[in-house]
Amino acid sequence: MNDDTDSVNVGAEVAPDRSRDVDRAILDGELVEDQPFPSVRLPWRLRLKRWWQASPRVPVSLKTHEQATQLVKDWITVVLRSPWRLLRAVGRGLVTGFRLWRRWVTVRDYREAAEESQKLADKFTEIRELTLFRWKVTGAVSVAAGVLIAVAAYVWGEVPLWTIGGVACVALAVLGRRKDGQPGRKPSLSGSRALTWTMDPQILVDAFRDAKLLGKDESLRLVQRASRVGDGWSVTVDLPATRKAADVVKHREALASALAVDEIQLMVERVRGNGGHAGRVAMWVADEDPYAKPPLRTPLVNVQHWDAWKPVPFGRDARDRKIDLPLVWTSLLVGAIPRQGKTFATRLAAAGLILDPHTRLYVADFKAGKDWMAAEQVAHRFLSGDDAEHIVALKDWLVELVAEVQDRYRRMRDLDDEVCPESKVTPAMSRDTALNMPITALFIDEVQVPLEDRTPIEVQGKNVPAGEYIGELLTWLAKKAPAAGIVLVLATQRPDSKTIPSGLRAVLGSRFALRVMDWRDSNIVLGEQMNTRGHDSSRLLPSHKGVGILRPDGETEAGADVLAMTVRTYYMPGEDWQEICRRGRALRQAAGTLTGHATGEDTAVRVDPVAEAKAISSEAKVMAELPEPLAEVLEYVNEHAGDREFIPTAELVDALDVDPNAFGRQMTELGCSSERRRVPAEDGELRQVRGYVVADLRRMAALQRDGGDP
Ligand SMILES: Nc1ncnc2c1ncn2[C@@H]1O[C@H](COP(=O)(O)OP(=O)(O)OP(=O)(O)O)[C@@H](O)[C@H]1O
Repeated sequence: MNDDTDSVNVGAEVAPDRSRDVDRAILDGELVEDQPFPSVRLPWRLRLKRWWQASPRVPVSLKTHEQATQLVKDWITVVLRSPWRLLRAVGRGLVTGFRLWRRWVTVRDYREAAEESQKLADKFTEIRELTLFRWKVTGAVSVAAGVLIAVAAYVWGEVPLWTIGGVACVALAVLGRRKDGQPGRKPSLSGSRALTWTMDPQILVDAFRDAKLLGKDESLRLVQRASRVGDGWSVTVDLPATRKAADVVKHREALASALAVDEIQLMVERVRGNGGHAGRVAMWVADEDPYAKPPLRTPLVNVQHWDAWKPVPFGRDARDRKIDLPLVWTSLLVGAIPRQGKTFATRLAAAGLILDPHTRLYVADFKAGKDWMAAEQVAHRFLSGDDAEHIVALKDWLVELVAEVQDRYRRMRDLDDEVCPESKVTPAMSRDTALNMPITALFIDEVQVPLEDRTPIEVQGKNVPAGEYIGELLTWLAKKAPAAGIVLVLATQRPDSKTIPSGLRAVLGSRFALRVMDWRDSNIVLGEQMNTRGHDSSRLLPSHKGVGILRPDGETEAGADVLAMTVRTYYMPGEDWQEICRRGRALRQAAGTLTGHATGEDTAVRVDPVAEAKAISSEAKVMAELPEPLAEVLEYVNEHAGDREFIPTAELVDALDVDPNAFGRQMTELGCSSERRRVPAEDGELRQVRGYVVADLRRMAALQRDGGDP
């Protein structure tokens, strides 16, 4: 075969030659090896570029333009700072040299040894003589050196003076250099430590050591030098082999203290996926409080139409990255103490859905203020108030929605695979008016009001508190409805475990916690143990209105691997909100999708008793019949116990946020007694703790349900 086929340049003028060569080869009757892909020799520049990017020998800082620019800048800084650094090193060298000489001239080591062996008095004369002798040596050397220098200066002029001065400076600078791991004596008033690490990576290493994230002999490896990103500095480091990036994230505050910045200015993330590993940390330090800037308006004011299937613009993180919130196929819980921006955040989520005319909206405002009034013109169902009639109305909506979800699943079963490939609403299905399965969003502001309501209502011949029943319906919906295209968005001022049942919290996919009172409340919104993973919204400042921690259910701009992030929500004042609602109404009118309350029709839901009876799943019914705290315990066990046989009492008390003594007493009254067992603790050691055997809890629950005495 012709040699040319081995290496062919990619190019229009070369290709025809090659085909002719191959044809000739076949006509000659030679054996042609079938090559699936001809080997194409790339231009040398491209090959060099690929090698450069892939080679582990080329430093990362020379691989990208930004990093290389940063490297040049760093070197210029080093050169400019070098006279000052030399001066300081010489100064340190002088002090160190002087101390060494004093130690020698006063015969300090001999004196200390004599002191230790309590023979100072015996050796005193000897030491004194030695001291005198050393003083004499010092004097003689000084005089000799002075004379030598003077003679040399007399004979050769200034040159020897400069040479001796230079050599002495270098010697002193070497003596006074900062050694790795020994940053030297730090003056107690050295000014701000903030950002000096960007110049000198040793300071970063010291900060990690001060924060107890590195041992004395350990060091960091710089993966990416400090470079400017947005209004701050970014750096990526590798920890030593035994250290975990997750621990750095957890101890962010200690690191912020060591770097002398507010923890709100420090972002620490694990670098995951292909470019990262469990010990790689990306840090970003803002120059100033990134949330103290003027609020940003939501970009939704500038759009005429939004697709509900696209994540809704929600806010920006500290690095000014856009954070969008996916809403379809999930649900959202927003929690905060009053006046932190809860309603504003919830309205942001609503705005995206309002601007999609194929979305149906249920809005229940138990704050009974003006905040949601503009949504009346687009909502299919709307209520504003906190009286018993409003709570009953909400219950009826929920029953209606449960029936709707059941109906949607039934209809989806009958649809062919092309229209509905799995039991989930698709974008095309949600927009098909004939199918009547639009994305339906239920917004409840101040959801604690209906959930705490104790008014008895009759459900299947039994009187149950309205709040409990609403809680069960919401739990059912949060579990089953997202796939059927129903989105729940709940906002609460009281994110405690008594108000929002743990079963409901567990099934709400996305969480957004603005400032709360303490870490327990933050964990209730964001999920268990989130404070130990570095996410605690009680640490946010009161002045940070609209800033919260988002734990999204799905991918955001910050990456799919990011568990939670601090977000500053966009600001959408009343006039923007009203404008968006007006636009939403116009869009619906044009699309012919304006329904229910927005068209002025009487929307009091007439609940079909049969639908209501079917509405609650058997699980919810079972839970309702169990007395507290057993119902909550069982719910927790079902969700978190996994295959464990034993649950420590401390874990239950913590998760349910109950008083340990009262809890133990109530459980005993219900026939559940705790016992001691040895279980592995966090450090892997076995510890004896009190707790409950999961099988016993289940048996007791079954007995309670059957009405049997324990
Ligand atoms: N993203 C934001 N940027 C700046 N300020 C904001 C932002 N979000 C909300 N605020 C400010 O915070 C104030 C309180 O917001 P909001 O009414 O949403 O609080 P809330 O938590 O719902 O209060 P309450 O619990 O009393 O209903 C608003 O008046 C607004 O000025």
